[in-house]
Amino acid sequence: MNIRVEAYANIYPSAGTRKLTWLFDRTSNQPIREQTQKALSVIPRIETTVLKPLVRRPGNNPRKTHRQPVKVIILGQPGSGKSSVLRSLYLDLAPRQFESERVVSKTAIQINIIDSIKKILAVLQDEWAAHEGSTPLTSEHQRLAFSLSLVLASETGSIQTPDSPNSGSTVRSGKGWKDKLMSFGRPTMSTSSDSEAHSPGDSGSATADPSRVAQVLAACREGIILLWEDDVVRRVLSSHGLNLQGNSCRFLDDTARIARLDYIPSDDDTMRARMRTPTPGVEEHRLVSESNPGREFLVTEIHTRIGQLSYFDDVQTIIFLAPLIFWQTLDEAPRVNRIEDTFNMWRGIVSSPLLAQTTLIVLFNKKDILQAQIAAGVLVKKYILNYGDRTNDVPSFSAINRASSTRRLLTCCDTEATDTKSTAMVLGRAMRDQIFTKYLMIRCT
Ligand SMILES: Nc1nc2c(ncn2[C@@H]2O[C@H](COP(=O)(O)OP(=O)(O)OP(=O)(O)O)[C@@H](O)[C@H]2O)c(=O)[nH]1
Ligand SMILES: [Mg+2]
Repeated sequence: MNIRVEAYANIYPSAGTRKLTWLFDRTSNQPIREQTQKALSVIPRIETTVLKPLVRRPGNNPRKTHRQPVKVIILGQPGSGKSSVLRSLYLDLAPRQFESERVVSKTAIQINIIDSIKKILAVLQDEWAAHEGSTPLTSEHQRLAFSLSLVLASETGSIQTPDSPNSGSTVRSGKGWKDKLMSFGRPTMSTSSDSEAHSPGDSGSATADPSRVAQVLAACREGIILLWEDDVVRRVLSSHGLNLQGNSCRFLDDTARIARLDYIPSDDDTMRARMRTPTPGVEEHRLVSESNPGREFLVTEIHTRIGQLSYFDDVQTIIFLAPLIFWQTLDEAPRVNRIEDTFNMWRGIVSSPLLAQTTLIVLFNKKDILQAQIAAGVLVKKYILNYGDRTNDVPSFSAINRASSTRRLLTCCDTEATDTKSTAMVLGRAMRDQIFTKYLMIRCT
């Protein structure tokens, strides 16, 4: 059976964007000579910037290059749909991997909350030890912290409990229950918190007893919520430099939902449990294609604006999210229209020498919301001054966006990222095409 590959490329001089088609033999992965001859004949005329990145080192074995993970970055302003797109990629490329990890991630996520609360209890213990008498923490906090630590630590089965605060004594400073507490749940699976970089499924790390973890967490549920939502506690944690927004605390906000015996991780939970990078603002996911085993994608969702990052080394594909919500401004800059902000980001990408040779997939996302707004009579020209007298409909608006594309190997699609199935199809096709295009070009150079 053959594989048909279609790609768009800018052909010079002046031929504009052309669709190229190749056929590959599925078994050997080799292009079929006669059918591809015509397409190959135009390759030398493709813009050299397209060809350049594909020639990594002269004499490199193209097959070897082909088998390296494809490095993909998902970029877009906050709320543009990056995570939704990532979910679609999982569904398209590795649905079984994702489902099996949903089960495993349950314990990893619950342990993440236990780890977080242990860190918090340890900080509170330090606060009491260092500032006894002057700390803003009350005896109520002390009782709560103590009862939580007791439930967690007693699960080790070997704890020497300190005096109960109910009997009038205070929680002791020093190691004592703190050490016992820290040992609970070890060795564990991990959600790759700050210092770790492996997935929940990594061999050798998944030794915690899932039902015991779930029971302990359920028993601590109310106490954890009380402690975590307490303003005084938060101030104390901040004053001790504990990063409450960091990876290590990222599931605490969802304790009410997660600390239950019947908890099933959502798609979002499963993805967050799998992220691998300690870099703030960056989430890295390794997806192994199930239809083409051996093909790996290293997909990174970046929450920071372009220009602040040196994360683009060696990236092959950027999926850029351009949400079509022309009537909204940015939360962080209420005078800046979202479309304008998106175009500024876009300009940053296409003018960056670092990304000059990266292939680009632009997703004009939230098309369902755009359609609803236009159907409700919202006028584009009221928000986008240079819209002029164009017709106030979806095709005209989309045409403007597409016209802004540059002379680059570029795929543009309108998407509704929350419709994971259709986005998965669009993206899967675009990414597969780009891999084969890349492979073919390497062979031609
Ligand atoms: N109706 C609609 N909602 C969408 C679409 N794409 C994303 N959303 C919603 O928009 C919100 C933000 O989507 P995310 O995928 O979390 O966006 P993000 O870019 O990852 O956001 P940050 O990680 O916070 O920067 C979520 O509530 C999504 O359900 C879309 O095409 N249509
Ligand atoms: Mg996100």
